[in-house]
Amino acid sequence: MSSDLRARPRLLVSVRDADEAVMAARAGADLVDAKDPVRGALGALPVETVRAIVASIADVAVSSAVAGEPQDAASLPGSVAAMAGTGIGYVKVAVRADFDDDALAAAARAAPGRLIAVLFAGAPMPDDLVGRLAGAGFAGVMIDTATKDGRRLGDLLPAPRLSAFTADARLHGLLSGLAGSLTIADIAVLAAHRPDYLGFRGGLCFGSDRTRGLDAERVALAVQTLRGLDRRNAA
Ligand SMILES: O=C[C@H](O)COP(=O)(O)O
Repeated sequence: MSSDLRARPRLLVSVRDADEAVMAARAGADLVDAKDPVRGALGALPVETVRAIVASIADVAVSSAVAGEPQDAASLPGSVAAMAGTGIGYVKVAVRADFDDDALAAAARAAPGRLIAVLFAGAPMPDDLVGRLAGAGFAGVMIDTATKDGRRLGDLLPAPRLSAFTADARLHGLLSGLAGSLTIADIAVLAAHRPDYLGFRGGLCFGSDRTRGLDAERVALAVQTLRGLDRRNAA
């Protein structure tokens, strides 16, 4: 999976169990992301559930699992290692700007070449943070919203900030992702910022409620919408 300058964004779909994982992969999700939606923005699932998800989609889709929101740098590597040990593809973990470089590097060593930092829109994001993540050995960086209160990513960060973020990730050789209460209507707008991934949960669930089940029809529509960008780009 590499960052292709011409490629459209890929679809990341967050799932809570193996059944949803199979459904999302069959519907065409590019990356199946294991996450507990009732435990906040970046709630970790039990490792047994993540192992079941890995087994259910082996060789069918790229996978990731969230390792939670460690509040202190000392607990960062342990949280990452627990998820890395499940056999999942990528590990996503919330990173705060005040975590020091040693802690970031220790976390990256716990999931070599597989660690994605999640930054929250609205939290401090110093200009050197993406470069520090690259230097520490992270594989990618995403922005998500911390509070799932109906505000979408674009309500919290203006378009130039999103473009600057994905450009910075490309410059440093990191995969990039944008997420945060996105709807299918956000796809074309956010694709213009050239992220590698657009991440969804709530917008693809019944009633747009991230704690309810994933709606296969909505996942298929998101897949179709993203694939439609290929046709538009080719025209
Ligand atoms: O990583 C993507 C997230 O699961 C997005 O969740 P959300 O669409 O409910 O904000």
